[in-house]
Amino acid sequence: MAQQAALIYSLTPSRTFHKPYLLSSSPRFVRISAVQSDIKSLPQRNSLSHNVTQLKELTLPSYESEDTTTGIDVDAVTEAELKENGYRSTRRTKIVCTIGPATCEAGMLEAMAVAGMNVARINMCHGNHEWHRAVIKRVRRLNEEKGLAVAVMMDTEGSEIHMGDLGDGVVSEKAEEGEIWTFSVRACGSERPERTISVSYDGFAEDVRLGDELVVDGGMARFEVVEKIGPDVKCQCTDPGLLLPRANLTLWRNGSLVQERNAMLPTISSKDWRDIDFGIAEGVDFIAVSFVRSAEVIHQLKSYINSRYYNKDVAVIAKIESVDSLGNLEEIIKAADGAMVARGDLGAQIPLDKVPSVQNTVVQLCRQLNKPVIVASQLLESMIEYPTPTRAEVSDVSEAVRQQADALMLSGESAMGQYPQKALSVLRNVSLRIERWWREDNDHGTINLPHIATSSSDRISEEICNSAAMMANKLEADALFVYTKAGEMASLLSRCRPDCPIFAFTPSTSARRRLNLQWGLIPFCLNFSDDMESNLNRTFSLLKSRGIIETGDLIVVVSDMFQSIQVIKVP
Ligand SMILES: Nc1ncnc2c1ncn2[C@@H]1O[C@H](COP(=O)(O)OP(=O)(O)O)[C@@H](O)[C@H]1O
Ligand SMILES: C=C(OP(=O)(O)O)C(=O)O
Ligand SMILES: [K+]
Ligand SMILES: [Mg+2]
Repeated sequence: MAQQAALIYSLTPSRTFHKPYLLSSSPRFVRISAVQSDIKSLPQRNSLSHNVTQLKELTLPSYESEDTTTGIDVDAVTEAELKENGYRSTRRTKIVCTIGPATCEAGMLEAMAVAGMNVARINMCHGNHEWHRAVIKRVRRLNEEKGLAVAVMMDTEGSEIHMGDLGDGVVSEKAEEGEIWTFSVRACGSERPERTISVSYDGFAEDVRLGDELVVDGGMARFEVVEKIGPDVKCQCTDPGLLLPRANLTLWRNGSLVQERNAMLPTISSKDWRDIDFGIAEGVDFIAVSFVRSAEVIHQLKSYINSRYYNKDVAVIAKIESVDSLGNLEEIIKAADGAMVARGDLGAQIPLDKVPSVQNTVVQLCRQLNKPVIVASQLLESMIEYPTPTRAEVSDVSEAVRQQADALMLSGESAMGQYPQKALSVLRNVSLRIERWWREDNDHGTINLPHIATSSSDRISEEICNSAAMMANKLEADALFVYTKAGEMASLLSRCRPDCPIFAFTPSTSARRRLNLQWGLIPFCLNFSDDMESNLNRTFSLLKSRGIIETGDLIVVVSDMFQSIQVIKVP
């Protein structure tokens, strides 16, 4: 889709377009204490422009891996950002970048990580296992050598109906108004007859009816079905446009999306299952499932992972892009570990003007249910071709940041665009600017967070996190610290969207990478004990020695092990 837009643009060159420590470890009640007198006002340690200058340095020194039994793993990118700009100015909104030909080499991957990429996404619609394996290995090496925690997300192809390849070397074909094109379920091979396009779905010729509208890539070109001859469907072009290899196809009849036998196609195809086995074997952190229609498929995949790969830590993200998902949003999001508003295909399945409200609904629902949410597709589409975004694109990005989505995603902009780093820096700068504006604007109202815990212990954790976040805001704390094994308490704090950043300490490298997708979390790898006093002393001295925190910083602390809140001024 992105590639198509790029080519269309090139056809239209005129662009119109702190020391009390633990007071109680009793899990049944919570004592809160604040031993601190002079809450300092926060220095404005820096301005936004500083971020940019600092991030021009695109390569990192190689990293001496800390002995995590004694040390603390924090990457140079986070460290530099915290030191340079102060806690308040760290970016809260995370960034997912689709990796493609423009960004797959080791140097570019490093540059993207330095510029703020939190998650690298590989799309199984494109490339082969060899290509994807090489990318995953490069990201892993980067993490090991540079001490980074870039997570990898694998996105399934799903059973969408799409066009075939156009043949060797053919990057696009232009369909003109009035022309008759043949869409056929026969494989065309290398001798593809003129104006003939193969279709991925065998039932296509049976499902279509005369007069149906065939929409390519959500409206980049349109056809009307005029004749059916066995496997061939003759269509007349009504809206001219470019046809790109593997472009998505939807059928419309009397203004509604046609779902016939194609609705029976499995959400996870046999190819997807092979890709999923491949991804898990290669150690991906997230699997994003395309075209999810109901919670069932998510339950199925999660139980498959739990039974077959019980020792693997893989999170499942439900992509909201199918019209059928819209009636089952709550169950789908509850079943999954997170969601993606996949606006590309969503916009091909529902009227475009409905996409913004669905985005808002999914983002708010995810926040309520405590699941990370990614806003994806076409955020900076014009930057595939141009070095500057349109004002409308900047407004779209700022709206997603204002909604406090966990993450923003680049697709074609980073996969095959000409300015992947520039696009990433636009996402960074807009996020920083809007986040600051949001914090400074006291009138953001209160969002009602419903109780989500089912056990009494979870309920206590939830209340502790809600209270800790509120205290941190009222006390204007410099940071929240959370000691968490699987990450749950960190998520609960992130859900409150506090004013200060959340330092999440976890002994698990995979939990650290997974937390990298969540709003406001700065994940550190640290082996900690059940002795909170010693954990805190160690953390303070390690972070102080690296210049990340200073004596006098006000910290609100919670942990998985002890249901308490501590307010501490760094000694
Ligand atoms: N692994 C890859 N190999 C080649 N091209 C890719 C790859 N991943 C993405 N791309 C290119 O980047 C574009 C945008 O990526 P994405 O939005 O993930 O896919 P799609 O456009 O199929 O939904 C794709 O259309 C494709 O041209
Ligand atoms: C993110 C999306 O999915 P894909 O890029 O895989 O089509 C989308 O459709 O917006
Ligand atoms: K996909
Ligand atoms: Mg999609």
